[in-house]
Amino acid sequence: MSRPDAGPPPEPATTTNGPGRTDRPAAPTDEAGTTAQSGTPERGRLDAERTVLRLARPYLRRLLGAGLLATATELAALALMATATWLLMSAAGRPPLDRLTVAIVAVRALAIGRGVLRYTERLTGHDAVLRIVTDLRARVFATLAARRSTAGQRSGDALSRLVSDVDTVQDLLLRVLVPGAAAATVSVLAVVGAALVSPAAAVPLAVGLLLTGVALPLLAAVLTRRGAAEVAPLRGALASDAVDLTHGAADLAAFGATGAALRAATERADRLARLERRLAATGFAVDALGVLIAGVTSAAVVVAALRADVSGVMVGVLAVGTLAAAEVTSALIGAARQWTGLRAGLTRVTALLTAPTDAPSTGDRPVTAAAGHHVRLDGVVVRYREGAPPALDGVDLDLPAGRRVAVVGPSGAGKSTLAAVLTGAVPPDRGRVTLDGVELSAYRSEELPRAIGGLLAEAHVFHATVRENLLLGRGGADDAALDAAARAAGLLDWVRDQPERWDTVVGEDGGQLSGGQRQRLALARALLAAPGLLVLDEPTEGLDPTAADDVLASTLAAVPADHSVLLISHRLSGLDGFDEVVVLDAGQVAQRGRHDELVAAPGWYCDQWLIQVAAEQGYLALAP
Ligand SMILES: Nc1ncnc2c1ncn2[C@@H]1O[C@H](COP(=O)(O)OP(=O)(O)OP(=O)(O)O)[C@@H](O)[C@H]1O
Repeated sequence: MSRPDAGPPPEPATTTNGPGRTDRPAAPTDEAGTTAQSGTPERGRLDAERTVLRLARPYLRRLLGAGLLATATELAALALMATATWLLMSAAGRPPLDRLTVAIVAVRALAIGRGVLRYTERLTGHDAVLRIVTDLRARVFATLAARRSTAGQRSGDALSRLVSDVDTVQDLLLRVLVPGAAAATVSVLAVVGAALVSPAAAVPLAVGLLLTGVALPLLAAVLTRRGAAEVAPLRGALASDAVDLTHGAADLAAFGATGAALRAATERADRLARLERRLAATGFAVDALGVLIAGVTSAAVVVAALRADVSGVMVGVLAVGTLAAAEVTSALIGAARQWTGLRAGLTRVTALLTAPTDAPSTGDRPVTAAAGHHVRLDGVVVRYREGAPPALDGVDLDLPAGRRVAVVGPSGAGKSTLAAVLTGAVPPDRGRVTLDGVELSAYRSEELPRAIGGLLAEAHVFHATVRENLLLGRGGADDAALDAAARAAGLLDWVRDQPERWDTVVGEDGGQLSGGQRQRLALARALLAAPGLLVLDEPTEGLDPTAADDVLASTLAAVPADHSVLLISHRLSGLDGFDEVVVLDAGQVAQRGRHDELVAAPGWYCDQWLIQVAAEQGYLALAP
């Protein structure tokens, strides 16, 4: 792809969308994103953290290093405050300078050391976490790719798992676990340090640090969780509003519904803003409580130290040290908030990695280069949802090399599902799909499109040139091959009329093409791929009857004799040359035979044929 804004088409030679887009494998999630699989929300959350730590195990030493550096940074900050206080208060008594030299040097060393430590901690932490995240992203990608059926159905969802959900792991490690562990260690050391000066002063300090480091973070987590439960659905609804208002702007305007849709979206946005303001206010209140507790703790420490006859200078050190330690633990309030906010993404990404995969094709058997393949379906049953009627119900089909079969039937009969089963995009719930006698799942999934592929429902056209879109079918095809495929699909004349010919950019989702041209482009791409079994799901959709007949005839003529074809069609003309026509109804084979036999027999095919002939004769009579 030469143009920077052109999205690079993916590798496989065929598109795998359409009914392959099932939502079967996804576990139901609640608002917080907790999977039903995980049991209770609490267990699900801890499961997620455990999974993250398991994934981080190879990088544990680096993470530990980052944790130690973070602890050292916080300790340096605390020691700096304490030493500086000691220095100032001691200097007030005008002692000989040599008594202060060590403290002066220590203050300088701690000030510089704190900065250096912070920098090294950030470097080490990010290095460890970015390695973990890279690893994780590759795993999530591999899992999503293995589940072709899910990936197709929820592309936005898949993208969000790959990008933002994986980022939650980064945030959990960098912004929650590492600083949390450092704050906890520093708190314990601060209490131990205070106890060495005055055990009595260490008691209020421990209580204050427990309040700021445990109680307040818990309170912040509960409040954030409650808020998130209200905010998350509203944000989701607003995102949908934004998509509907932009993508559906023309339709809303056409039906005079723009005002109502805008009002509904504005009302939701206002509610969200009110909720977020309330959340921010409670957040500030918790933070303010933290500051108040730090002040009260410091005062209590001073009183306890004075009662224990601690020297004035050390009382000052304890007071300022308490404030510094409380500031460190108060950081846990933010970490707790962040942790709560990350929960949904964490649970989603770990559920994805731990749930059993329904990968339809996971084998390592290579697909042979031979052109002719024998594909069979035996008693195939597909059910998209538990309790719903099956989309395919015991379908048998025999497709030896060179055989041409057409599948017809009313809308919703299961035709596209059949195509998806053949290409391996949807695995059957029962029955077998075999390629040369071996189950499809035994083959390398990336090689399957060589044997079975084609034009599936709603084929995607990339924002790229005509050539680039076609080369997705067969990388490295020369202009002669492009010519032949485009001619068979009826696209060649249009390409030749364009000033930039093969280098014409077709726009996002083929937006600069007509519906018919888009379909022809997708068909030419499927022809160029030339799989052993060419599956064509409504290849002439969007074309007028005459053009549809011409394109179908030239397409079939372009398919080598030893390649088989499975054509899915609403139109019945042009099927007389097929070896078999299968009529599907409610997922079952209602009729099968050659076109002539089916036209002569009472049933859906005969009725439909008569209706279409009458309709098209009328169209042809009216056509100029
Ligand atoms: N991804 C999916 N999730 C859930 N149900 C689905 C999915 N795809 C198809 N179905 C259901 O399966 C049944 C068969 O659908 P399919 O798309 O295979 O029919 P079709 O014969 O190709 O229809 P059409 O001619 O209208 O394209 C329908 O009842 C449909 O609602």
